[in-house]
Amino acid sequence: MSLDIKNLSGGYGQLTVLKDISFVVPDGTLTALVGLNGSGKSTTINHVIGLLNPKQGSITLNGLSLTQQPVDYKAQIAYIPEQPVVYEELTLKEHLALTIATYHLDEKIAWQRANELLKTFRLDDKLTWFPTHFSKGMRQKVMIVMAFITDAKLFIIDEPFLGLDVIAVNDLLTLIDNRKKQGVTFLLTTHVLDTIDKHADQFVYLKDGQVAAQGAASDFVTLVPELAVDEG
Ligand SMILES: Nc1ncnc2c1ncn2[C@@H]1O[C@H](COP(=O)(O)OP(=O)(O)OP(=O)(O)O)[C@@H](O)[C@H]1O
Repeated sequence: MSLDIKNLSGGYGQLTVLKDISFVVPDGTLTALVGLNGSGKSTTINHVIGLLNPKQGSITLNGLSLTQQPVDYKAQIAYIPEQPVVYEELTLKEHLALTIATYHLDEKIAWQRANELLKTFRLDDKLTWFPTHFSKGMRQKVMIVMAFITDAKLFIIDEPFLGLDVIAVNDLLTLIDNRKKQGVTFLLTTHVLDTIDKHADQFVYLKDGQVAAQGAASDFVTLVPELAVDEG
């Protein structure tokens, strides 16, 4: 599904953070949203998931308008936030059951998928655990498992690699690459430039709430030399 952001201006209350941003995330591709701290990446994502209302402009997913068809639009999206959002009173198993119910997933298929994902992220013996017993990385993994048991057509992932160990980062990148091959679309924010090089199809570079550059991932270093510092 292709995500189309047109002339979006928005922010928080009276504060306008995003100024007239436009970009398209084409069907079955991965777009990396990059920019320095405070450039507006999370604010863009907050708009795309419908947490903030645009002051101007439109957001559509394969023609479905976020403002006019919010339920149908949101049903296509899985979102992995930068800060894991978990319910302290629910076990891991109950978190997964909640996702299965919310997305109206086929129980058998979803639990099969969940069991594979739980094994991958070494959470399969923790189904009865409550989030208070989880480390930050484990909470992040719970968010990943919840997202990847859905059949969402668009995945929005905010800073996916923060707090994950190297094995989990690799496992997540493999999951992303596999879903992308099945035609799933990804928008993710990242400070890890290696991800753009190896996994993105295109990039959008935000600067002070505006799109300063966008293009093919292979042109990133040429188009955004100021960010393309050697990561060593
Ligand atoms: N809840 C909020 N209320 C008011 N202003 C906010 C809020 N969240 C972010 N901002 C402001 O919006 C601007 C963009 O912030 P945003 O979080 O979108 O940046 P970012 O590119 O995601 O940064 P980072 O790389 O640090 O995560 C900043 O000036 C920030 O102070």
